[in-house]
Amino acid sequence: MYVVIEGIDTAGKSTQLEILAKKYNNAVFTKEPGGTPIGSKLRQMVLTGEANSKLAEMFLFLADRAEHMQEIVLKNKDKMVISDRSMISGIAYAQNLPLKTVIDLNLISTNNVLPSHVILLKLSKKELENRLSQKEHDSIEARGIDYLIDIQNRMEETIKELNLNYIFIDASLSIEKISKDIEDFLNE
Ligand SMILES: Nc1ncnc2c1ncn2[C@@H]1O[C@H](COP(=O)(O)OP(=O)(O)OP(=O)(O)O)[C@@H](O)[C@H]1O
Ligand SMILES: Cc1cn([C@H]2C[C@H](O)[C@@H](COP(=O)(O)O)O2)c(=O)[nH]c1=O
Repeated sequence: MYVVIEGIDTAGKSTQLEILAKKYNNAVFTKEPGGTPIGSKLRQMVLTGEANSKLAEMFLFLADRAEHMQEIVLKNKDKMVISDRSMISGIAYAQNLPLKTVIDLNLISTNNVLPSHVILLKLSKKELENRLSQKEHDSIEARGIDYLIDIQNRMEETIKELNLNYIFIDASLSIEKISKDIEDFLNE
């Protein structure tokens, strides 16, 4: 089982992953970007805004994804792998290229492997504003509310376009209710 938890910045992914880690103690917990040693270096480069070119930034994420797929997802294919973000973020955040082109590039980076379960936590604009106002912003969060809402729409479009097995959850529900909905989805 290859489970991914998706959502724009502050949607509540880490909060739910912490709960999942207590329930599924045999699962492998990982993340993109930064789930491998090379990935940690790539994460640092992208989030501090080292790349001036949007294309260069996207290729750094794709390099991270290729390494992550080979070293974490495929090496643990007999286990439950639960990842904070995935190719869905990769496709949605690479807004400057047509969806179809970015899907093809991402499929190359994952060797055509798709997640078996996708959980998308969806924020309203108001709740996103509220949550972002309470934290310091990295170079991507600094692009603003409208940018992130566009990305969230692109995440939905990507999940549907790829015909994935998914659940969309209102991220402003209580932490407990979200966690119950996730557990029910994983047990279906
Ligand atoms: N269901 C919820 N209701 C209210 N607040 C929440 C909920 N879930 C998470 N939060 C709060 O929202 C903030 C962001 O949560 P979290 O760090 O889990 O998001 P994230 O998706 O992992 O963010 P990022 O992608 O930026 O790392 C935290 O302050 C967290 O306590
Ligand atoms: C995988 C991936 C991520 N991003 C963006 C999304 C976030 O702004 C950061 C990652 O930070 P987090 O603390 O892990 O949420 O990177 C992206 O632009 N493209 C991608 O492929």
